[in-house]
Amino acid sequence: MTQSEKLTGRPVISATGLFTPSDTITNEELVESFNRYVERHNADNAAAIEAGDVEALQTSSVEFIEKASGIKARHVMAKGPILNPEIMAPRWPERSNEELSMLAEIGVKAARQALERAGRDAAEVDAVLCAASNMERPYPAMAIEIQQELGIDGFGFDMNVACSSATFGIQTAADYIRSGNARSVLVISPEITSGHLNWRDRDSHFIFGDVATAVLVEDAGIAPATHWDILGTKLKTVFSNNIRNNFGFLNRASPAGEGKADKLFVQEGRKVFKEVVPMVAEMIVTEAENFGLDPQGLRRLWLHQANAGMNRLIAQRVLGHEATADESPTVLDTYANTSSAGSIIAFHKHSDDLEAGDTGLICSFGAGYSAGAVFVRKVA
Ligand SMILES: CC(C)(COP(=O)(O)OP(=O)(O)OC[C@H]1O[C@@H](n2cnc3c(N)ncnc32)[C@H](O)[C@@H]1OP(=O)(O)O)[C@@H](O)C(=O)NCCC(=O)NCCSC(=O)CC(=O)O
Repeated sequence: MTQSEKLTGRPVISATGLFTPSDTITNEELVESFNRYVERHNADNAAAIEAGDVEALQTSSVEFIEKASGIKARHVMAKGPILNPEIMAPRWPERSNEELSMLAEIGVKAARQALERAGRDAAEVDAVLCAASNMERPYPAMAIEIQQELGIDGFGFDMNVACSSATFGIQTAADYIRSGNARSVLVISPEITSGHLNWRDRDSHFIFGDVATAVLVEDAGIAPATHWDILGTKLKTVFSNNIRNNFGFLNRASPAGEGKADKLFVQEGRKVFKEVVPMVAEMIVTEAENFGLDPQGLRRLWLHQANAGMNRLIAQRVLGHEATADESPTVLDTYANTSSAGSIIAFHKHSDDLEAGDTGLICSFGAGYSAGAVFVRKVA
């Protein structure tokens, strides 16, 4: 990959990679643990509840979770402590500075698979973006740690656009290709969402799961024969408090608030549903037309995986009819919401069967609000 005359300035997706933790938690297991916690809490506080000083907690239900979200199970990095009513959070030993961090470790696994599938040597990659919503530490960047582990000579940095981190990362990588600043860029989304999820919150304890994805964005001139042309990308943000996490260094400035529930994920799920569906559907239709594509002609939509009902409505508005599972595949049922990785998992698992010339859309949406659209066409 030394002949610069081969470069075209046209970005493509050469391959993707996926790391899936082996542990899973079914809704049944999750609800059983949650309800044990509720019963204990209510028993321990019976007198205070009776006196009206403490509110009784309500139990969760498998039927509600499945009906409201479409989620049936999730993969996690540490099942035991999450299901232990005394803990209800992930737990693992703190690692020394000489060991690979958790985020880098799973990011590297996904990245190696993408490189292998593209037939690309890591030494030929120019940049690493660690694009994810739940960073393990502020510095040094996980991207640089991943870069070192893979033996990449170039640059790397972390970027966080919540659920839209991966699509914002793809556009950033595509811009490096377009400008000639890089020929091959890894966009890696390690999402250990179990760390920011409040497993004791009935409204959201079922929402998230852990995973890592990688997308190799390259110049068309050096890409493998089978790849995906990036036809166009569009990013959008609109401020909203409806999905929020107040965790940060400045928590130290107001110690009374440290450790409170708002330092984990909180959302107004219904408002998110109502506001994000029209915003995203309109963005997709408008941008498809701007790129000269017929939205109804999109062969497949790889949508952010937060809620099955949201995806049903968005797909219907874009395609003009109720989408089949083939047109808008779901991975939410077994992975739950994996934040920025969701649409990439859907693409990774459900794109090999498409034909040369087929067009599709990778689309994210979530906190910020943020939304990202990546229109692609298969070349084989
Ligand atoms: C969160 C939801 C699944 C909730 O579904 P609903 O809106 O139907 O439910 P609701 O909250 O109004 O509650 C309806 C009724 O169910 C009850 N209820 C709530 N939780 C329950 C539980 N665990 N078990 C049993 N019942 C429950 C409520 O008390 C209420 O009862 P009653 O009716 O008696 O009052 C959904 O709104 C949703 O998924 N919205 C989209 C969320 C989303 O996309 N979020 C983005 C995530 S951020 C993201 O993706 C990552 C990122 O950006 O980083």
